[in-house]
Amino acid sequence: MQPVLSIASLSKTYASGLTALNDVSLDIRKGEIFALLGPNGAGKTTLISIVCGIVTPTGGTVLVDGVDAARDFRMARTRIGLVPQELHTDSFETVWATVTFSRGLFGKPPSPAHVEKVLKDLSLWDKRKSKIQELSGGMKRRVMIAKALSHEPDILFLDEPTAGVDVELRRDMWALVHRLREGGVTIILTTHYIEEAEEMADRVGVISKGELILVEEKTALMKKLGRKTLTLNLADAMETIPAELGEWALTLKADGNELEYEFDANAERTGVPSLLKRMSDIGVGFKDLNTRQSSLEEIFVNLVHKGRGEG
Ligand SMILES: Nc1ncnc2c1ncn2[C@@H]1O[C@H](COP(=O)(O)OP(=O)(O)OP(=O)(O)O)[C@@H](O)[C@H]1O
Repeated sequence: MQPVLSIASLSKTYASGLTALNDVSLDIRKGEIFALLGPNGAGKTTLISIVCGIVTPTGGTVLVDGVDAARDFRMARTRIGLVPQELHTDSFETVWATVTFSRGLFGKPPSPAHVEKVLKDLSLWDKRKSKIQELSGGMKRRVMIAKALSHEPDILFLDEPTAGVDVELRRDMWALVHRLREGGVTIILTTHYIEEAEEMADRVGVISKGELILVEEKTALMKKLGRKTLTLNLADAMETIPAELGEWALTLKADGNELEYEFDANAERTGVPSLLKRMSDIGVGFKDLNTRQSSLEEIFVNLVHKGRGEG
């Protein structure tokens, strides 16, 4: 199937001489949730801005459903909804007027039915007559999404959708993104929060210093690069790790009641059996044990570190 968005060899060097993007190529599949993960200044916003026609690339092409976005900017832009990082809100307007106006900006004929649907999907229907300034931060954020969806785009960009949002709102936002996808929208989001990518994305791209250093299915990424952590609940708390266990990279947790060991689950020798044997030999008992997959966060930190070279 033709990708809904095809980015090829995209580069951007700003007038300052700073290269924010370097030869980035990426195909986005229809209907997927793609998370673009990267630290501050990695180039995420630059990438989105180019695709949305806000920033002109130095090189490369963007195809929206096979159509060159540079050659046919209007058409490409109509297919895309953008929810920017900052909340720009027209505070004296009502929710209904704001969303209706956004649709008009894209040259779409008025459609109260569509605006109604969007507001209902975003749980804003009851607030349609409220002025934006009367809304809570979370509601304002949803209005931004409603605006971006007002012209019925197929692709929705969410630039850090949950930056500065509390945990509960963040979960609401995740549920909302899933609902939007079920409605057929392809979603590309940028985030610093690994937890967010872990929770939402089908695929993850990692961008560091303007380069896309990795694109993977999330589950494969977590499995492939995933390290595991073994936690042993000790029979007796210990103050320090005995010297006899010095060859394993262990950490003492929970006031000396837990011993943690991180290992490579794919390695031929994980070190787990030998550790357990040594513990038994020296009389360190445990009541329980469990292993868990290392989080995407741990993997990500590792990757960005490698992507930056030896330093
Ligand atoms: N208009 C501009 N002129 C010059 N440099 C810019 C401009 N916009 C961005 N940059 C630089 O380009 C690099 C990438 O910025 P960008 O905003 O794309 O990163 P980001 O990954 O979105 O970061 P953040 O997570 O902080 O939003 C940064 O070093 C930034 O300072």
